[in-house]
Amino acid sequence: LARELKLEMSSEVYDCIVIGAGIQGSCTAYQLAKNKQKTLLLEQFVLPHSRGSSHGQTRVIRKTYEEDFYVQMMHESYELWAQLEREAGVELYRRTGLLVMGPENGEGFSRLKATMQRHKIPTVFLEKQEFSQHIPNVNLADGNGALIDTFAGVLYADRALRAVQRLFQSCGGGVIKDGEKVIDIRPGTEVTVTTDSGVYRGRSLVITAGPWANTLLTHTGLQLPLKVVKINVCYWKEKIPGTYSVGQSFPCFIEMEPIEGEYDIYGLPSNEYPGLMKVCYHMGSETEPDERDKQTDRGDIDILVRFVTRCLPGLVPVPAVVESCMYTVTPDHNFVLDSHPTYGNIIIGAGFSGHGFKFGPIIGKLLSQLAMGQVPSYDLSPFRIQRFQSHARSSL
Ligand SMILES: Cc1cc2nc3c(=O)[nH]c(=O)nc-3n(C[C@H](O)[C@H](O)[C@H](O)COP(=O)(O)OP(=O)(O)OC[C@H]3O[C@@H](n4cnc5c(N)ncnc54)[C@H](O)[C@@H]3O)c2cc1C
Ligand SMILES: O=C(O)[C@@H]1CCCCN1
Repeated sequence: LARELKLEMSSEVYDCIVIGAGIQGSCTAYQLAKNKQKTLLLEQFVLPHSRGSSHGQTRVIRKTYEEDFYVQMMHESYELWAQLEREAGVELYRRTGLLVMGPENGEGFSRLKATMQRHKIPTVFLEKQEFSQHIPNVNLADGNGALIDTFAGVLYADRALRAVQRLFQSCGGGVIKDGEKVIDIRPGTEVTVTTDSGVYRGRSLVITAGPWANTLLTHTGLQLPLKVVKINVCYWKEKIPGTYSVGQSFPCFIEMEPIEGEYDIYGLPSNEYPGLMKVCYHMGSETEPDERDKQTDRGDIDILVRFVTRCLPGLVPVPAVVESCMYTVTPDHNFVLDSHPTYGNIIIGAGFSGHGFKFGPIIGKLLSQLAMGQVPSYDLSPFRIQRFQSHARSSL
């Protein structure tokens, strides 16, 4: 009886319910509340938590993308991050620059260079002979070229997430309920969302559930071709503390792989843990989000040990600290930002494929526009569900 009473339906109808208080759901909820939408943000875990994709202290922010649409979105995203810094009164971005190393004549590296030039993004192209003068303590592999995106840097991720959630709650109409797992969704002109302790109704629903996207989408008869992988977040000890630190103006870096020009290995200057530099492999092994640590594959760490030994001689080539995070990856590594194919008032933000944090504020704006029935301010065709066609299964 107690349970039935607790699960009694709240009489309130929200303009929008957002499921998942990672960076994407939190930014979306904030945008909605700013637009005077009565908004409920539901999160399964007690906040803050480290079980999804948005925890940890740092993320890379950059415009260094091959695709024009990402570069265009990043122009505005930088502005929106700066606006958030002003609104929250905290520093969220630190400029460090981003060093990209990749096969000099490879297609990926050439396309990247061309995009940077086309968009007039402040970039320094480093010749092999001058490399070590600018970037000491890094060995550039034979055949690799190097460039620096000078406005790239670090976002303080945990701090950003807290700031956005606080701003959301300080808007009239912004409510967070954490420690409430959504267990059912009933589509309709008013969507009914049941958690393990309540029932809520919203005129629209945004699903930003990170690695759990498909679990929730089951209730709506849709499955997306998403792969959840566990990333071993490795920190490496500096032989001489400070060698690769933000204080010494050491940049973030990305090393592109020789064959396809995909991003392969990346690093951030030592900062959050003094004396330790974060260097990770941009791939991992598949995992169940609720059983993340059952995945114990460390093949990525072997690759990193070889890389650190070869390229970063100032680091001890054994990870000192290993943390965990998950990517939710689409087949083309582009995001999903779209309405549900059957229910127009259910909006999906998913598949951020290990590079979505920096877009948080702009994704929040786009998903809120979709939820309010407005025309989104960017062409969302690269992000449509329809592109999967043969993959996306409708079980309706
Ligand atoms: C190691 C690592 C490094 C990265 N580096 C970068 C980088 O340098 N730059 C960059 O831009 N991006 C980076 N990313 C990617 C970026 O962090 C993610 O794209 C982003 O955090 C995804 O956010 P999200 O809100 O979609 O997911 P999440 O943060 O996972 O949020 C989803 C939330 O939904 C909740 N939820 C799920 N199911 C339910 C339910 N049934 N009921 C209630 N709540 C539910 C979850 O608990 C979770 O809190 C990195 C990611 C990782 C893992
Ligand atoms: O989004 C980013 O900028 C980083 C780059 C390398 C891979 C992980 N994500």
